[in-house]
Parts: sequence; structure tokens; C-alpha cells
Amino acid sequence: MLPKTDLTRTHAYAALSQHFETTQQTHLRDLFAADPQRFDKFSLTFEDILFDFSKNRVDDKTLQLLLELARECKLEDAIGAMFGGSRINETENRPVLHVALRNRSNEAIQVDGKDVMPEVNRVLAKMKKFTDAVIGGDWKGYTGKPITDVVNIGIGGSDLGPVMVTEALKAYKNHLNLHFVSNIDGTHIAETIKSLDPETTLFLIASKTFTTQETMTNAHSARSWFLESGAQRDDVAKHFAALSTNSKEVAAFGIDTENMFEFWDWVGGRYSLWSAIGLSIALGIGFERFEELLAGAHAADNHFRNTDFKRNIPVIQALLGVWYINFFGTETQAILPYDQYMHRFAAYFQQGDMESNGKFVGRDGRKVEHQTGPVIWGEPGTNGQHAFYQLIHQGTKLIPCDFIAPAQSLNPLGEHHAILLSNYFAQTEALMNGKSQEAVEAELRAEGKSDEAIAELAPFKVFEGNRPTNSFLLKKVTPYTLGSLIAFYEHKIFVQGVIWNIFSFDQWGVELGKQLAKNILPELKSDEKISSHDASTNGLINQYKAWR
Ligand SMILES: O=P(O)(O)OC[C@H]1O[C@H](O)[C@H](O)[C@@H](O)[C@@H]1O
Repeated sequence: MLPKTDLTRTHAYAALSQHFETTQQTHLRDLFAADPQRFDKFSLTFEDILFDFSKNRVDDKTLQLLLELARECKLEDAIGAMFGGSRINETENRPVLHVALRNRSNEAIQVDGKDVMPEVNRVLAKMKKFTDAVIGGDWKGYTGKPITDVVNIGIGGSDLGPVMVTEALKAYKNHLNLHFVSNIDGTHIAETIKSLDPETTLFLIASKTFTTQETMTNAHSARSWFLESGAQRDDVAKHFAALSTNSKEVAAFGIDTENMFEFWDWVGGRYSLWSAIGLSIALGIGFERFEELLAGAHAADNHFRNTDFKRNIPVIQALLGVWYINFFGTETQAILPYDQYMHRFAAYFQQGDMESNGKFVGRDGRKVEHQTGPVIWGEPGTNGQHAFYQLIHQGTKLIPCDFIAPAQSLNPLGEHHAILLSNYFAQTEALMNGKSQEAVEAELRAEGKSDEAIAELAPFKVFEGNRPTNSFLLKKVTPYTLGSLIAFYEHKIFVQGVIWNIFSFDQWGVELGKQLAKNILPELKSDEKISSHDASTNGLINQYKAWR
């Protein structure tokens, strides 16, 4: 069980509100000028990751109050409850134990008095055996050829994590070609299988529930394509594996449960890349590197669990987010990796964060009186600089940004990496300092502009600055470091959910649309004019029917 605290009624919240009133205008420039130790004080190093949070609109007092808020919201108890296997996902009556999947210490983790680690290790061993066989060419397709292509069919948590990680770690990839099919739009599977040979293709049907409409429809289409190639039903076993918690449905689909890689209901879909759902990752980079990913996450788990909140990276990340969202009223959070390989990182945490903390009902069942999860968005730098950074620099909205970059490139090519990183450093500096009216005027004067021109142009060229950023500087993107970084973001989400007094591990908000789509599907098949909905929905459906 998680403790229940009403954020807006805590002492720390009241103190923070007051503190916000008196400090909200303070400029970051002045905070840096006033404290030469600011970087040392407000940055943390964890192994090969430097987390610099000094360019945030906080001072010692802000952090002290935020830490008090964490204590008042009983964060420590909540962390204990999660790692201890208690059913903190109360609305689904489940524990939340993705940390067990990467528990490399093998220390027992109990669910209802039973250690889950033997089962976790059994599945990992099965994944290793399978991965080694497929990569090594010992696993043969139905005509005796080794596998060349792997297609992961899944959606949401059964897709985004594997896609993000396999992209982020592409530099470590072996010869297997990975493909991901998620969308129910037939285009996705049709375009994917176009270039594939059924004799050498392996399908991974990834679905926690094994009932998701998109995944099951795509899986059936994949199977039909496979059987149409001349393969027999018995051959399915050589070309289809299931990653799921639902053995009954897996068997009903016709996949041999020998080819099923299990996980458990205490693994949330959006936290499942560490489970059997990560099989495509293991196939792409080899099992040892998959284990390094788990080890990196485990190290971050230990940091989260054992480090004083003051020096605890995910706790600080979370508290800074609370400061902006609940006091400055920010609505979004940009994640900006200066690493092309990490181009799906923001998309991954769109699900991770928004499906977890996009809730308006508190743990007491009542509507909360404060803001909760932010809109997460972002693209890799420097692309974003040429697209949407204008608004971050000069727009009317305050957008806290996370900048992420590796010090070492996996593709050292001429000056590329130095140029990339010069931009990474420059952007947070620019966002923090801005550019004053005087500096703009001096620059225009130096360009030989007239006083009149200077007066006209200068206002448009002013940057207010004081725009907050976090910087994650990684030594290098490795499976281990990536594992740690993902785990930090996961725990940040958890901490914020605790403070906002919401349940971060259910996702009832995705159900209504699914239900309605089920009602509408038969209507689309009929020839009758539809009148059962509101006028807009009826109008759209009927026009579709006229045009199809
Ligand atoms: O893995 P599955 O059971 O197929 O679920 C896939 C996805 O669909 C659901 O609608 C949830 O919103 C996601 O959290 C989940 O990851």
C-alpha cells in the first residue's frame, strides 16, 4: 500500500508556495553570480553519468523545502513498498516489480511470501538459450535456413521500449535485421513483410495480455502470410514465439508454449523492456549486452533505493519537475537527446510518463486539486534547434528541458561530435543566460546599424533567459549506461506519482476509446445509415461509408 497524502495540504507545500512568491523572479544568472559553488552543489555523478541540475530556478532553500515535501509525502515508505513487493498498483491489485527483472544481486524479492527471483532467472536462462541459438544460426527455419530477420509484433509497452533501446544501441548490433510492427494500419505490416523471406523470418508476438486488438490482428496476418508461403501448420513453431503473461491465449493462437517467454502481472507494460518483452533487444545485441542493460538499471535501482534524497538523481529530477509543474504552472517537459541513436527516447517516455501520471483522481478516489503529469515531448538535437527551439527560447511558455549527450561518439567522424556537443553546451547556456537588450544593441551598433534601426530591431533579438534545463552528460552510450538512464527516468515518474498522490501503474484512461471502437466496428461493416451516436460521430461514420 502506498501512503496517502494530499499535496496541497502539506506543510512543505505551503512553505514552497510562499517561497515561490518571493523567489519566482530571481534570474538564474544572478543565482550563478551569487554562488561560485553552484555547479558543485547542484550536480551529481553516478558512475559514467553526470547529472547537472544547477541551471534550474532553485536555491538551497527550494531544495530543502522540496526534500521536506518528499519526506512529508512519505517517499521513503513508498520506495520500500515498491521494492518490497507490496500491491502498490491498488486499482489492479498488483505489485510493481520491474526492479525484480533486473535484480542482478539475486536478493530475494517476495510477492505474497514467495521469492520471484527463481522464475525471473528461469525465463532469463530460456531467453539466453534461444537468443544464442538464433544468433548462432543453430535455430533453423522450416526449410533449414538460419534466421536473418526478426519481426516484433506488439504495441505500446510491448513495442516502444524494444524500439527505443534497439535504436539507441544500434552500434552494438549483430547481423540480425530487426523490424517492429505496431500499428493496426495494414500498411505497417504490409510494408514490413514486403522485403522479408518467410523461410528466414522469426516473429515475436509481444503482448502482455495477448488480447490487444492491434497485436492480435497483426499476428494473424503474419501467420497467414507465413502459411501462404507453403509452410505447414507445424512449421509455425520454428517461426513464431510469444512474449506474454497469458499462456492460455498463446496456446489458443497456436504458438507452442515451449516458444513462450513468460513474464508476470507485476510487470507493467510500459516498464516491461527488462522482461521477456526485451527478447528483440537481446536478439539484436546479444544476451550479454542485454544483461549489461539490466545491470545498469540495477545499479540505478540501488542508487535510488539507498542514496540520501539530497543526492538521489531520480528524486531530484522528480522534485524539480514538481517545482515547475505545481508552482510555475508548466505543462510540458522536453527531453532532448544530443545523440541520433537515442531518437526514440522521448517517444518512449511519452508512454512511460504520460500513461503513468496522466491522472486526475487521487489515491483517495477524489479529484486532485493540483496538476499532475506533464506532456512529454522532444526530438534529438540538433534537429530540434532548427524546428521548435524558437519557442523554448522566446515563446511565452516556460518549458523545462532535459538535455542528454554522450561525451564519446560511437561514430567519431571528423568534427561532427565536437560540433554536436558545442550545440548541446551552447543551448543550455543560452537558455539560462539569455541575451540582454544592451548586449543586442551593442551588437547591432558594431554591425554599423543606425540608432533608429537599432531601436526598431533590438526588442526582437532579446532573449530573456532564465529558462531551466537539466543536463545529463554520459561518458558514452553503452547498454549499461542506457539501462541506468532509463531506470532514473522510471523512478522519477514513480516519485512524482507518490507526491501527486496518484496511482502511477494503472492506465484506465486507455479503455474508453477501445470499448467504443469495439461498438463501432460492426457498424462499419453494415450498410445501414448510422444514427446511434452524437451528430458529429454519426456524420463522420456515414461519410466514411459513402466514400469507402
Ligand atoms: O502488451 P499488451 O497487453 O498487448 O498491451 C499493450 C499496450 O496496450 C494497452 O492499451 C496499454 O495502454 C499499454 O500500457 C500497453 O503497453
